Amino acid sequence: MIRVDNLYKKYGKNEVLKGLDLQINPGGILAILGPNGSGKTTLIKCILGMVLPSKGSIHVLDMAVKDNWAYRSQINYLPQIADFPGNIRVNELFNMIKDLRQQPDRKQQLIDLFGLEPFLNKKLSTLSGGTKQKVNIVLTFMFDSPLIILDEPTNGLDPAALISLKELIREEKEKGSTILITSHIMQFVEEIAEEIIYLLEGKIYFEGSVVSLKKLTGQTNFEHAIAAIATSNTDA
Ligand SMILES: Nc1ncnc2c1ncn2[C@@H]1O[C@H](COP(=O)(O)OP(=O)(O)OP(=O)(O)O)[C@@H](O)[C@H]1O
Repeated sequence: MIRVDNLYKKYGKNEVLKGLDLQINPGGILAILGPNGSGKTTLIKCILGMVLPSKGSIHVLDMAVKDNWAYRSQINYLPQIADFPGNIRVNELFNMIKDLRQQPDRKQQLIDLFGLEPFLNKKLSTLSGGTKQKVNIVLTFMFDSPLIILDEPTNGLDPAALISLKELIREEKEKGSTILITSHIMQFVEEIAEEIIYLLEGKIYFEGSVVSLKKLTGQTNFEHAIAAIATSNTDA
């Protein structure tokens, strides 16, 4: 599904990714974890072709990402901060994206799931942070896609919306999609992710299941296991 080879990314003198290799097989839920600033969003944006690598290559769905736009239509992406014009109304935004994609959609089912009906005629600028996030989630899951990338999807969500989001992610997995998630909410990651990768100092420091990470660190609590990786690296 995704192959990343020897990926380097520098912003000026700031070397963020330093020879990262990664192979993601089709189907399943993978969480990309790491401390603030470790390069999770940068990696995602390189995969999406939104950030140009300094070195290395990326293949998505067997297509090289460099100088290629076609593969992007196969990816549903939820950005960490979605920046739509504030004067557009929610329904206008949904319809605009529907018109652009020209594919069967499940807009109404998702509007119902997240209780967005009362907000459809409201301008985006007037919505609360959590409601905006629900709108973005609807846009992300409106169309079927083999690859779904979610950057901090739980941002601002109330417990009911969080449960709905988890349902949606699991449904997509059942359909055979590959789902990549970044999150700092370890309880969410533990519940939803089958595999995790942990980025540290520009490379993948750990790759495996939650259970294997707990074993490796000797911790029974996932949050503590993650914290233990960071500490063991500092001590080294
Ligand atoms: N467009 C940019 N220009 C310059 N530096 C950038 C840019 N985008 C990211 N960076 C820097 O790259 C590093 C990695 O940022 P990135 O957002 O990828 O990290 P992250 O792991 O997603 O962080 P967080 O957990 O805080 O969301 C940071 O030091 C950040 O300041």
